[in-house]
Amino acid sequence: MTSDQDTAATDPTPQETGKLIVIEGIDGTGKSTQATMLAEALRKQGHEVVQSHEPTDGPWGKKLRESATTGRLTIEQELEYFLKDREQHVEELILPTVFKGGMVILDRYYFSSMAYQGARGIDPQEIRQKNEAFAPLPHILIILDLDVDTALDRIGVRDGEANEFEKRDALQFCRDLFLGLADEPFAHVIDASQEIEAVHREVLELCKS
Ligand SMILES: Nc1ncnc2c1ncn2[C@@H]1O[C@H](COP(=O)(O)OP(=O)(O)O)[C@@H](O)[C@H]1O
Ligand SMILES: Cc1cn([C@H]2C[C@H](O)[C@@H](COP(=O)(O)OP(=O)(O)O)O2)c(=O)[nH]c1=O
Repeated sequence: MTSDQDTAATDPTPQETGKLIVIEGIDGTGKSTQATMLAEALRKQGHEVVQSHEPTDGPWGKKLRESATTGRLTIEQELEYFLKDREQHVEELILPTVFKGGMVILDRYYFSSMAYQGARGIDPQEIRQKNEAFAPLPHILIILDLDVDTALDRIGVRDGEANEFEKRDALQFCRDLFLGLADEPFAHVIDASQEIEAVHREVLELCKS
């Protein structure tokens, strides 16, 4: 084999890669709403789009959702379950879709672990390192920003009704953590207090190829 053929054999033809788009923000900022609207708009542009969320509907995600009402796990267990849920998500859905040129839109990703498990006392940078050992950086991170009171009003939560994940002071920590990511080259902060359509226009402007 000549060196060129050797090179060709070891250097695969550059794949047409897709995009990993992540939407983050505290509960009630409009992540699910915007993810669905973005998926529809990108499909109309002819893209193959996979919309997903974390915690997933897989076995680890199920255990986590159950714990939100049946009684919170220890912080160590909770982080471990989110990591296992995400490992499965990355391996089975995220990487395969992006590698074949698809667009993945995630409603939450490991930045939520930094925020919510960070709010329970684990160092967010330690959480980030554990995740980035296997989870790819997003091409685009959209941070929907909204004050905690407005966010809780939207999800119809009044004092005392918040589930384990939605305690007010923890949400303030989460909001601040998300805003602390604003300087990442892939991050964009959007004012989520705007009308739904106005937020969608900003989101789509960032994501359309
Ligand atoms: N820009 C907005 N203005 C007012 N209400 C909104 C806006 N975006 C979403 N909502 C409403 O707020 C609630 C939470 O929206 P959702 O997309 O489920 O948020 P999240 O997924 O971030 O928790 C829903 O009732 C939704 O219709
Ligand atoms: C992805 C993720 C979510 N969470 C929390 C944030 C939410 O309050 C909770 C459930 O996620 P959420 O997006 O609210 O799911 P659903 O819309 O079905 O209620 O999980 C973490 O604590 N760590 C994480 O890594």
